[in-house]
Amino acid sequence: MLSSALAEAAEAGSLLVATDFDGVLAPLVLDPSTSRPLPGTVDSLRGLAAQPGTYAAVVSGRDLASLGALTGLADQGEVTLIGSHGAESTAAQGGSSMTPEQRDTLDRVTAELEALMPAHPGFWLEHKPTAVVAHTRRMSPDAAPAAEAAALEVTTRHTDVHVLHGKQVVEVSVVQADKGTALTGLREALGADALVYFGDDVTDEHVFTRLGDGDVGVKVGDGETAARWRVDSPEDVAQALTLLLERRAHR
Ligand SMILES: O=P(O)(O)OC[C@H]1O[C@H](O[C@H]2O[C@H](CO)[C@@H](O)[C@H](O)[C@H]2O)[C@H](O)[C@@H](O)[C@@H]1O
Repeated sequence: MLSSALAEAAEAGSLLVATDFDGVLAPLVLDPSTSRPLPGTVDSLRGLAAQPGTYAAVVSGRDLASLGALTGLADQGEVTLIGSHGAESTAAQGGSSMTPEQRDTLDRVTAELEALMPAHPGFWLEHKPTAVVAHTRRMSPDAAPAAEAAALEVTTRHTDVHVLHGKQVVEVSVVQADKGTALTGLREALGADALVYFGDDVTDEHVFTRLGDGDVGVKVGDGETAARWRVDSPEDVAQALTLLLERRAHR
């Protein structure tokens, strides 16, 4: 049972609790700028980070500025924020940077994706420091696959890009990063004995596949996964974080 696994993880000498943002802390919505974490979730992460030998992190595809603003965790040091799928982190020196060639590639991919918009009503682009994201959630279910296919076709014309095909998004980055590498690096830097991670999308599988015995990986919602445990919704994540905090505070 998940509650038993969380109770066991709460007894670890040092513990890192990390969560994805969209679809995990915050329910999925049409407009990413209106996403908000469920009540209590951010407080639970802050509460966990305040416990001795305990660390908390939010690991997201969002760029760091957006993640900080949406979680309200921009100007604090307790909860580590990892953005752009690992390319940006509050735990790292400096921000994400691009070579002139990468800047040029991002501009060209963006222009090619923009050119698709008139033919695909509802298709829109989100711009990040080192990536562009093609969104299809506002399109009708019948029309979205053709737009995603067209976006993916654009990416085949560029050899120097990294493509992530997530939930109704095609994300094209000019910087190589994945959540598993970023979170494993943070875990090693902190020396955490156990890692608890909640994620809902294909990009979170990079984390789930790197978990070991004593770690707890929780997939949120449907879909194939390497995670050992599964819950239905962000509301279940909120409950699990509350439970984890209670257990950790009273161990
Ligand atoms: O790693 P995450 O925190 O899950 O971020 C992944 C992407 O999340 C956002 O897109 C997703 O959420 C949107 C708002 O609920 C939704 O409209 C979209 O369909 C989802 O794919 C975000 O906009 C992307 O930049 C992130 O990469």
